[in-house]
Amino acid sequence: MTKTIRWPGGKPQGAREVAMSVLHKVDTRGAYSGLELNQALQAAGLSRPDAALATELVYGTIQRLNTIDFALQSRVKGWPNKIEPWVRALLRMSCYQLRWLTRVPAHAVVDEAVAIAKRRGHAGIGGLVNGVLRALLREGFATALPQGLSPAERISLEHSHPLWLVERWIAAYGEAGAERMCAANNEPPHASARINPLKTTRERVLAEMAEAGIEAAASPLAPEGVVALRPGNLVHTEWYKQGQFTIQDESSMLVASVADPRPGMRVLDCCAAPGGKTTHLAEKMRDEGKIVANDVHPHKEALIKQQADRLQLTSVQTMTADALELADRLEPESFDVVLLDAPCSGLGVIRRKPEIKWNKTAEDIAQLSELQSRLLERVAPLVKPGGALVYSTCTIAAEENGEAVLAFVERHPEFALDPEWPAETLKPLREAGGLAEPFTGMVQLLPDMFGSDGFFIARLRKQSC
Ligand SMILES: C[S@@+](CC[C@H](N)C(=O)[O-])C[C@H]1O[C@@H](n2cnc3c(N)ncnc32)[C@H](O)[C@@H]1O
Repeated sequence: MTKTIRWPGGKPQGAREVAMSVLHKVDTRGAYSGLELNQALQAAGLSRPDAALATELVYGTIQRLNTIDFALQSRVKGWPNKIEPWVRALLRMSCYQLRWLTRVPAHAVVDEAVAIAKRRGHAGIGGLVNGVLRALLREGFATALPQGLSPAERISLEHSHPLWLVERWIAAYGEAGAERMCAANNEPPHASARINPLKTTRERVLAEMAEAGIEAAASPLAPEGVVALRPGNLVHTEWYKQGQFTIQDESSMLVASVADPRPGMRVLDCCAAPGGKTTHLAEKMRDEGKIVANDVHPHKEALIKQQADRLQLTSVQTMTADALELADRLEPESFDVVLLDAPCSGLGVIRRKPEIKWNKTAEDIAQLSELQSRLLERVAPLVKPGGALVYSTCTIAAEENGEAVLAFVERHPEFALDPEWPAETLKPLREAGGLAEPFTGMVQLLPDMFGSDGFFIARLRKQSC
């Protein structure tokens, strides 16, 4: 077969072709599934159920890639590299449906895949697709795993995660812990929203959601959090448009609570876009005081402004700079709270962005850890004596989290880990056994603990003069 990364002509038609075109781009161009999917859905104008199907096909196929490829490699000669990428996408997506999307009858999956193969390619490709999928149906998808696998190899194949990552997590959390994390990463993420206490209350929104037929409950983890079941896209609701809530994962909601800013304070958010934590900090400060919200990318400044405007917050002042240079642009020791929500490997958000597990490498972790240490080093002088430095990431790699923070404290005796977190933040973590005791001032949330993203938060206090 020729090696082309060309999408085989014409606008994708229907949910399956749309999903396939997105998988094709993620596979051949390293595109982000979420961005590509949004664009493709907008261009295709699918009905709501079809858009939901396309979404499930994209995320599910990327999530289960290892397991799917394992089933295909013994049935397709030259799998995966000698197969044209669009055919690869079609076969993988069809396998996902046969094995995990059992509400669609198997014959319909095969017929549709063959029709797409003929329409986009030719009868020969249709024959290949038909033969492979029918063999899978006949012989059963779940080919027995080979004998003699190590625990990491078994988990890697069963829960579809790269071997290096499973090995890492086994070393850190044991075999059972690593397996729980990998299984949790294949679950759909919670739909959660953070109530804006300047405009409404959690009780009121929950009551209004119940009236609107949306099943929702208070987050057990975050005091302002609401978790909804199949709510559709919350961004299109009046609650969102009127600034009554912000879409945010429950774990991220903890950061502003841990930072615990007070009205009138000066706060710096070093890596702020798109503004989820900035706006939470402002809400906590009753929009009194000043929050400098910085990001390195000029185009992202508008995203922070949009969020602040939607929530009608006036205490947020945006700027664009490399956080490594903020100390040259801002007055030393001038902020009561500095938040460094650092760029990271994102291993805690695999449920939302499944391609992360296939794209990230151990080298990325090493490089990011080095950047994070430099960022900590450079923003720390901006903290007032007696002020707080909060460091957070949405990842699970110790080098980017606890190790980076402990090394920083070692180099900077003027900073100490601060375990004095607000009680409402600590209580649910403690009750769920999510805290290492005695609590030192940093927490690593894992994706299997609360169904939230995997997340790390540390709070440091700078000595008073
Ligand atoms: C984890 S995201 C921040 C999420 C944000 N705090 C929120 O809650 O919405 C990390 C951000 O850091 C920004 N970033 C990356 N490198 C940076 C740097 N050197 N200086 C400032 N911002 C940076 C990225 O553009 C990205 O928006």
